[in-house]
Amino acid sequence: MRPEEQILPALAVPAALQDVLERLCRTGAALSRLIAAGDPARELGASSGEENADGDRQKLLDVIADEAFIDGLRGSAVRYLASEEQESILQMSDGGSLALAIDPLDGSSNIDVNISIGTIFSVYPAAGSAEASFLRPASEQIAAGYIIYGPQTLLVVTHGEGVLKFTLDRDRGCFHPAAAKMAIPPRTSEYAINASNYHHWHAPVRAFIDDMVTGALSRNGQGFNMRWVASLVAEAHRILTRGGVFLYPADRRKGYEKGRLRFLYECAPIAFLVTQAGGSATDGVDDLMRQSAASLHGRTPFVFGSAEKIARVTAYHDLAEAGDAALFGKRGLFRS
Ligand SMILES: O=P(O)(O)OC[C@H]1O[C@](O)(COP(=O)(O)O)[C@@H](O)[C@@H]1O
Ligand SMILES: [Mg+2]
Ligand SMILES: [Mg+2]
Repeated sequence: MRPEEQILPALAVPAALQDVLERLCRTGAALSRLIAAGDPARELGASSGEENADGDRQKLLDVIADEAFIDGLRGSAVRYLASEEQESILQMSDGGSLALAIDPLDGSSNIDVNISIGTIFSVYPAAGSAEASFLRPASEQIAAGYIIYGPQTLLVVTHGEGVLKFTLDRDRGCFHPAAAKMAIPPRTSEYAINASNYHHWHAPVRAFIDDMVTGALSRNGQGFNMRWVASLVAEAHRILTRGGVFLYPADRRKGYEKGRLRFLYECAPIAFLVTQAGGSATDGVDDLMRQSAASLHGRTPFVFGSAEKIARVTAYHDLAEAGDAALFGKRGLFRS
């Protein structure tokens, strides 16, 4: 990048936050180059030989991305940094005004197969202590977004005034804004869930998906289409672009009592983006934006997307709570 060129246009945010977003973009642009070119000396998708705090086996690129974002944020307004790849919160400075949570590399099972992966981030004002800065309602985020490394590298970000999209120009090394803000179409004919877990799901999720598969929830009898990339950023980007519903529910597997996705650096930022784009995000029942992470790496069931379908999912859960599970047999119960 030429030195006079700004990597990201100025947003209507305080200077400290603008600087943090620019630093994320610089690191993201460098990672984009590395991902596109590969590294002849090492397989980026190979195991690093280590596990992270949540017990996931780390890939080399998980570690590279984590170190790159931490380095890139040194000397910024970030006081506390919480990363998927770090066991505890890092204190980056004594006086910074911001707390940043990050999934440095999301979708790491897709690295070696050349499918879209990303970085997810969430920003809060720093609070009195490291923990208090993060274990608080998702509605207190002041910015959130992701960088997706796909055929294009994009930044999708919100600071509470809609969802902005920027495309990385790899030649010039800067992000160009899209003309329009992103808005989720209210109705959808696509859903995303890892259906291989069907036999582990609880009754409301099974009933909802059964009704999607059979077409019982469709208006015109044409049914629905299914997508599962196994990369939360890629699913979120598709849904922000053309609508849909995403579910990673709790299930009966040991360790999946609250699903798979982590509240702080996966669900809260995606929920902020989705609600800013006119969609909804819940844990299956309650608004996710009103909830708080229970712990640094705590998980939550996660359902998000087009508002109409999210309301349907909630209705199936409400029915189960009311003890009316037998009604699940009635196809199209919630068809509008
Ligand atoms: O392999 P599963 O169970 O379908 O899980 C896929 C989910 O796991 C994740 O890859 C978790 O993210 P990480 O790669 O950051 O651990 C999500 O992006 C994705 O939605
Ligand atoms: Mg992730
Ligand atoms: Mg990750």
